[in-house]
Amino acid sequence: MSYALPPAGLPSQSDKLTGTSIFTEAYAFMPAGVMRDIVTSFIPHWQGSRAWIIARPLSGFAETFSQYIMEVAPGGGSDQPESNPEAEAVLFVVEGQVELRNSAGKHTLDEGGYAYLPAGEGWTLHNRTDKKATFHWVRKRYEPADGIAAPEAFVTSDAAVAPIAMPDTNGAWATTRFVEPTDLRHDMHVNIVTFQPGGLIPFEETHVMEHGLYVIEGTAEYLLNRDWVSVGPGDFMWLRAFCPQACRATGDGPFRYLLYKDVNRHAKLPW
Ligand SMILES: NC(=O)N[C@H](N)C(=O)O
Repeated sequence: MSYALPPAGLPSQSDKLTGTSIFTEAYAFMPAGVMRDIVTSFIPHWQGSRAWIIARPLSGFAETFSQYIMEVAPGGGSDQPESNPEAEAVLFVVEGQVELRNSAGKHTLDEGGYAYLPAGEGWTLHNRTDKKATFHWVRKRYEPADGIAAPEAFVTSDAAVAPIAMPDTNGAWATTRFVEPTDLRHDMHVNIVTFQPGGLIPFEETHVMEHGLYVIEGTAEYLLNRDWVSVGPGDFMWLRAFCPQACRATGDGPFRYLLYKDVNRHAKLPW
């Protein structure tokens, strides 16, 4: 499996714009071409590391998650990666190898490696190799549910989990589910969605859940609200609640993306 990366660097002065970004009230589209050195951030208590912050709540508490692409140089990492004890995390490695330590011990995550870290979990992450490592870090303030225990940490990988075909699609559309949909301890899902060539979301999905979609492989036409956008490896889409969405895979190979979704909790009331 292959996983797209930010191009970093800067386009040459003779290049025209490398991709068209879109920002609307319903969604944002950030093509891979805009993920360059000068738009990275440094994060407190991380050494030899930088982040593309590709999603964050914009309007108070109306949105639920943030997402970073973290690049960690050889020898870099953090003994204090998360300062918010209410923040749960999913890590998904797209390049190289990282060493994760948590209450269960030491884990080596290679490309396609996946970790769920519940709120309050102590963890550290380091790149002990001589090549850079890159991973996605999805953060959400965990919302406990009365009488339901908090989830436990786990480590797995893209290759270890079999994708499940969506009903009536002959496998043209499948989801790699890292958490059972009926496991109500979890209030977010970070899954991988795969379309075979020509596969479709054949209706305008419109729902209260938000999304972050990072294209890890392949190409498609993606419907975002009223706009059909051509998407490819390394592109990111941020969808607010109720943003209509559909897609049509356009390439010769699979079209795959990492998908964040908030799930399994009451809709918030203003009182
Ligand atoms: N855009 C998407 O892939 N949406 C998913 N079908 C979902 O909401 O689960």
